[in-house]
Amino acid sequence: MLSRFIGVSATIFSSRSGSILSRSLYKSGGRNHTQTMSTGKAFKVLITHPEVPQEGIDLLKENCEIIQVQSLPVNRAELLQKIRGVDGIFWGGHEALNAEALDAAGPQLKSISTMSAGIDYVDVAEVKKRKIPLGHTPTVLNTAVADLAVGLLIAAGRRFHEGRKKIETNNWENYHLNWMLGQDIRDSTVGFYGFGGIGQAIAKRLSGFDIDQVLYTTRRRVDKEIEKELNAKKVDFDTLLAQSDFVVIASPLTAATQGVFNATAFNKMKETAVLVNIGRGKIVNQDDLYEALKSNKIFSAGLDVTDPEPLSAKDKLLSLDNVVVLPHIGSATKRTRAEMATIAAHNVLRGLVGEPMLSPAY
Ligand SMILES: O=C(O)[C@H](O)CO
Repeated sequence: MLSRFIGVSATIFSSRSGSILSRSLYKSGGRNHTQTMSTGKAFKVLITHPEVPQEGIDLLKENCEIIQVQSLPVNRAELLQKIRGVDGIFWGGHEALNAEALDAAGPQLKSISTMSAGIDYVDVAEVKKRKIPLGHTPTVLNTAVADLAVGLLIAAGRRFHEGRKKIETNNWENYHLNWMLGQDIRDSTVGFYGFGGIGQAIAKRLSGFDIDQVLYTTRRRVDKEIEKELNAKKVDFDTLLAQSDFVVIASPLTAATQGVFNATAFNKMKETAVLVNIGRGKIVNQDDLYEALKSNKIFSAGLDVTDPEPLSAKDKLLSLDNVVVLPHIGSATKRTRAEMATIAAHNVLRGLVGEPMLSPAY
């Protein structure tokens, strides 16, 4: 995917980010700006996290003076102190990006990018109000998150967590013929709540598992070509719940999606259904999910996201056999994180010179 981005932008970036700045400044400002750029330090950019992949930092460093938050976990006071007077922000973590931070930065702020697809921790209205371009990094993480989603779907459907516990507690009872039976993926209906790039990447992977059909619930219908390729059909939410053997939440968290998976929804699902959530924890009412799993209203769940995060080690969800929980690691591969950092850095650089971002968030 990154190569696609870079491919698209190659004519603008050539091989190094510097060219976009120089060229844009030629366009917008003439000789003086170009000379400023030749110093390579025309802009001051804050990186809000000490562990941003070097690929992103190197791109920014070519043209900008870099200030970086050093504390870990990120200390808000340090962030708010370092943010003062910067031209651009590479928002590396998931701390609240809100009016407080924007006010602390000041009116010269020209460009922000997160290093995430989801931007539920950003007060987008506040950013928009100040007319600051905001970028994020969808797409490059689609494959990593999709791989993990397939893993969760199999792990939850085939009872990996429970199986491990059986071994640990000396309860290996395979003398029973019907011991630890799980759900088949073959010939199943997989329903997607949210069917953007990540959902489609999951469906594409699952087509290799001989599934019967894909259903999806979204506001807008996806391309007919994509529907055809993935054997996918748009349905309403109730149909999705009633007919799916696997329900995959692959939607962003918004006011409209918050808490949608509640007791009412679980009551409409098959008792054999497996729920997978790689979107955001708050899309699910977690107390209701706990009850649904405990009373076997649904078969199992595989979750990469929870509410809250981090999930307490004492959370009642963890007492259940039929849930596989991961600590939000969907995009956590070295390559994906490096690509996210690269896209975010390009977003910031483009915003600084008034060019359209590679992946604008609004
Ligand atoms: O939104 C994202 O980028 C992923 O969930 C990882 O944070």
